[in-house]
Amino acid sequence: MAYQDMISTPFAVIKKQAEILDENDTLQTYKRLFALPENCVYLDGNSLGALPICAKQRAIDVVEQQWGRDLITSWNKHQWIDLPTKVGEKIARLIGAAKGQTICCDSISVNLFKLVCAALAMQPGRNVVLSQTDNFPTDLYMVQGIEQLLGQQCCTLKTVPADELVSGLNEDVAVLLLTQVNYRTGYIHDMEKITKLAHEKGIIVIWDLAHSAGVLDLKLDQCAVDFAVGCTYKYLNGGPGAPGFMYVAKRHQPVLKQPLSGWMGHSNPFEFTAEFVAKNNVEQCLTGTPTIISMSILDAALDVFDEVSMLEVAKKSQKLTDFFMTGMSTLKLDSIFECISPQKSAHRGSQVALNHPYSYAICQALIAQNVIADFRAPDTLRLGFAPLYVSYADVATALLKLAEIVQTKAYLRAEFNQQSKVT
Ligand SMILES: Cc1ncc(COP(=O)(O)O)c(C=O)c1O
Ligand SMILES: Nc1c(O)cccc1C(=O)C[C@H](N)C(=O)O
Repeated sequence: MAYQDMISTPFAVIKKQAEILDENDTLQTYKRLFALPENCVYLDGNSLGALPICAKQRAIDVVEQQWGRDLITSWNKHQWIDLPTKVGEKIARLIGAAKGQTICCDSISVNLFKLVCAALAMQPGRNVVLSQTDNFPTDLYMVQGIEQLLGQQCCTLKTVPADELVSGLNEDVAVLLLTQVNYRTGYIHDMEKITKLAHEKGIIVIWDLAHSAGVLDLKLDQCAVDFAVGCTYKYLNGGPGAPGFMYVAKRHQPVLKQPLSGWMGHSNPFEFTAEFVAKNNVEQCLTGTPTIISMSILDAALDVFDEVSMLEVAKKSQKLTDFFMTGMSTLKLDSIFECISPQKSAHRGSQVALNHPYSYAICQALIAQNVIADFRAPDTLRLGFAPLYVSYADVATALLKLAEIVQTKAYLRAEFNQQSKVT
C-alpha cells in the first residue's frame, strides 16, 4: 500500500482532533494579531517571534512621525528616555516580578557580563561560576571573557552536565549560571528548587530566560531569584535584534556594582559630571543610549500580552507539544527520529527537538513546504510552538509534511543539502 494511503486515515483523525482543539482554544483569537504570511506554518518563534501587527504600525510611527517630524524633541515629547523602564515593567508582569526590578537594555550577552561581574564582586572568597556544559554557548563565552579579564583567581568557569549540577553546589561556587529552558532539548529546570538549593550554599543564581519569557508562567519573585537576563526577540515578539532585559531583585540593588558604568546608569546623566555615581535602583544597569527604534517596536509588541494570562499560555504550550508528540507516534514518526525533548510535558519548554542524521536537509525540505523550523548542529531538527499564533491545525499540517518528506526521502535532494550561514 502507498504511504499516502497508509497515513490518510490516521491523518484524518489528527486533523479532526486539531479542529476540536482549535475550537476550544481560549487563545485562538490572538493569531489574528500577527502578520504571518498566508499558508505558512511558523514553528520558529523560539528563535525569532512573528511580527505583531501593532508593532509594524509602531515601527512606521516611530520612524516617520517621531524621528522624522519631531526629531530630537521626541526624547521628551514621546518619552524615549523612559522606554527602558517602561518596557522593563511590561516584561516584569510576564515574569512574575514586582515593580522596580526589571529593565530593558542591551543583549543577553552584554547583560550577563554586567551581572556575572557584579555577582562575583558580591561573593568575596569565592571564584567559581558554575554552569551547564550544554548551556547556550554565549553564556559560557561571556564567562570565559570575564575569566580572561579578571584572572582565574577571581573567576573560574566550571561546567558540568545537568545531572551533576546539584552535587556541584558547594562553598567554592560564587555564581550558578543557568538557562532555565535548554535551547536544544527544551528541558525545563525547576527554578524554585534549584534557586533554594543554591541559596542554602550561599550561591547567587543568575537565570537566562531566553526560552522562558513569554511562554512559561514565571514567578521570579516567588522563587527568590537573585538575577535574571532574557531576550525579547523570541516569544516576546520584539523583532530581530530587539533589546534584552535584566532582572535584579530589590534586595540586591543597594549593593550591586556593575562594571559597564555608562552615563545612562548615572544618577544624573544630564549634569555631565566627570565622576560616575550610580542610580540607586535597577536603572543603574543601563549603560549607553537605548536602541529607541527597536525598543519602541518591542514596546508595542508587548501590548499583545496585555490581557493574556501566562498560565493559559503555558498550558497551551504543553498541549501543543503533547499533540505534536502524540501525532508523531500515530504516524510512526517516533521510530524514525530520536526525540531528545522530555517526554513529560511539565519538563518540556515550548519546543520539540528531533535528532536524525539528515535533520538539516529535512528542515530545508520542510521550509520549502512552508513549514518553518530550524536546525541545530550536528543533527537536531527543532520545532517551536509559540502558543499565541500556532494553532493545532498548524501542528497537524507540520506532522503531515514531515511524514511525507521522510517517507518520500525528499530530503536527499541536493538543493536541501547546501549549508547556509545562519541555521
Ligand atoms: C539561552 C540563550 N541565551 C542567549 C542567547 C543569545 O543572546 P544574545 O541576546 O546576546 O544574542 C540565546 C539565543 O540567541 C539563547 O538561546
Ligand atoms: N539570536 C539569534 C540570531 O541573532 C540569529 C539567529 C538565531 C538566533 C537565536 O536566537 C538562536 C537561538 N537563541 C537558539 O536557541 O538557537
